[in-house]
Amino acid sequence: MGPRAVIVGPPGAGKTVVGQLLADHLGVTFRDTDTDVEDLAGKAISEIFTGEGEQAFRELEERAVARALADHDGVLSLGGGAVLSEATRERLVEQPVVFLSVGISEGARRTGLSTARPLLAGVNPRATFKALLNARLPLYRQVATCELDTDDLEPHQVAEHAIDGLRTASPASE
Ligand SMILES: Nc1ncnc2c1ncn2[C@@H]1O[C@H](COP(=O)(O)OP(=O)(O)OP(=O)(O)O)[C@@H](O)[C@H]1O
Ligand SMILES: O=C(O)C1=C[C@@H](O)[C@@H](O)[C@H](O)C1
Ligand SMILES: [Mg+2]
Repeated sequence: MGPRAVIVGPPGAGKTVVGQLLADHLGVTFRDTDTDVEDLAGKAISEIFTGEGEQAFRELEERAVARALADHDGVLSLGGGAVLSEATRERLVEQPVVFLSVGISEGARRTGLSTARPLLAGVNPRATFKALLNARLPLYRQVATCELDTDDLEPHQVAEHAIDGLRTASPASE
């Protein structure tokens, strides 16, 4: 049996916060592959990016996602860029996948105060965020069975909508 729900979306969409709330609602455990990667590597994601680079991080992430999809039966949040891996996208076929979307302004606001996101640590985080959203939107949509715009919702409201979305979800496209 796979996860009850898999959550994808860009940084700041609320995958971690909403994933935990959704797990509480459903009475299941929560797991976040970003934490799994840090446990595997024995260091913070920002240190992996700085020390070994993004490609090394993506390889660790792909393994962590495969493992979590195989043995976690609660709510599973993936790292924001996990869908960049074709192997991961294939593993998500027939899984209940919730895509949490966030607009550029709100996403930049939510992530703006944190230095823990290496991909957004450059000189113009807003432009980086915009490019990231444009590049990844089709990939999030490819794997999602349900999409929720989180811009005007509090995290607990997003979790409630996710429960409805999971109930009425349509299968992801190939
Ligand atoms: N719907 C929301 N409304 C207001 N604030 C939110 C909402 N969702 C998340 N946040 C806030 O935005 C920040 C980022 O949320 P969170 O860490 O859950 O994002 P994430 O999708 O897991 O990001 P990452 O990909 O970097 O792990 C947190 O401070 C969180 O409290
Ligand atoms: O969007 C991304 O590529 C990332 C999001 C985070 O969840 C982490 O997985 C990491 O910071 C990379
Ligand atoms: Mg997170």
